[in-house]
Amino acid sequence: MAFKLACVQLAVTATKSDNLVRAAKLVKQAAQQGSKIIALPECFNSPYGTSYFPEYAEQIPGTSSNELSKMAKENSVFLIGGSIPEESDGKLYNTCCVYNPDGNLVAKHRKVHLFDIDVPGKIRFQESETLKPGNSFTTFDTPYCKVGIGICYDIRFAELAQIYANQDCKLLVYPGAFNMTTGPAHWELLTRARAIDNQLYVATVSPARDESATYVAWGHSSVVSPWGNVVATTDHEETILYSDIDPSYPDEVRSQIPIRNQKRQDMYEVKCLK
Ligand SMILES: O=C(O)CCC(=O)C(=O)O
Repeated sequence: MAFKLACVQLAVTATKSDNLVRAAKLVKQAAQQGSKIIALPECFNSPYGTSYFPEYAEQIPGTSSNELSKMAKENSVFLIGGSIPEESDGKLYNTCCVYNPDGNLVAKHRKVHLFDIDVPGKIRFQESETLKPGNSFTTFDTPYCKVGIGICYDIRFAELAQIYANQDCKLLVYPGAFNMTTGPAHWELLTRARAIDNQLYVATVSPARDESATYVAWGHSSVVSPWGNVVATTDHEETILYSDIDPSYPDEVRSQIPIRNQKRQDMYEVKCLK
């Protein structure tokens, strides 16, 4: 069954309550346009940065996750709640909560691959200064198709997407906040690469760009088809990106170019160890 996906490229500020109000407003707008699955960006309730995580972190359930549950229920949609800094047992995680149209939590993804990079003269970021990684893969079922979740840096790890494809996901959603160095270089390429590798839809959902923030997001939320075409994209302002998703299209592409059957499983395999 085809459905409309909405990626909300939210303008995230330092005021958590404003972020929650704006998110609720845009989720409602997306639902009124007929969207059935709506996704928010990484760190939608907090500025992105290791110094902010301890200050903005919440338990789940907590204020922000309760708001997400309410947004899903009030609008009767699946809501992929971007991510929030989560506090649990004294540790912090970068966590995506997914709610069904009844407002129930159906998936929780803690970012598996932490964003620790050092590109001299450009960007050094060490998420592991304050966060711990999650240790599980995350998918959820909808009446439309199964969906796999990764957060930002997770998109660089091809095996994660392959595992989701093997688990029969037809759509992968990555809330993410690339930056002004890696964004122009890699964001679209990675999105298209994961889509072509696995012959499924891939959506990325960024915050809008705030030039005054300590971490300036690239924006450019996008949806790529199983053929590798960018079927929806945008620049860096706050907006809602809509895309019609046909869950039968991945199988069409897979029958045309049957790499999944042609894989030399006798020589190698990708498997979950946990
Ligand atoms: O992989 C990148 O270049 C950016 C990743 C990132 O910003 C993140 O994981 O939050």
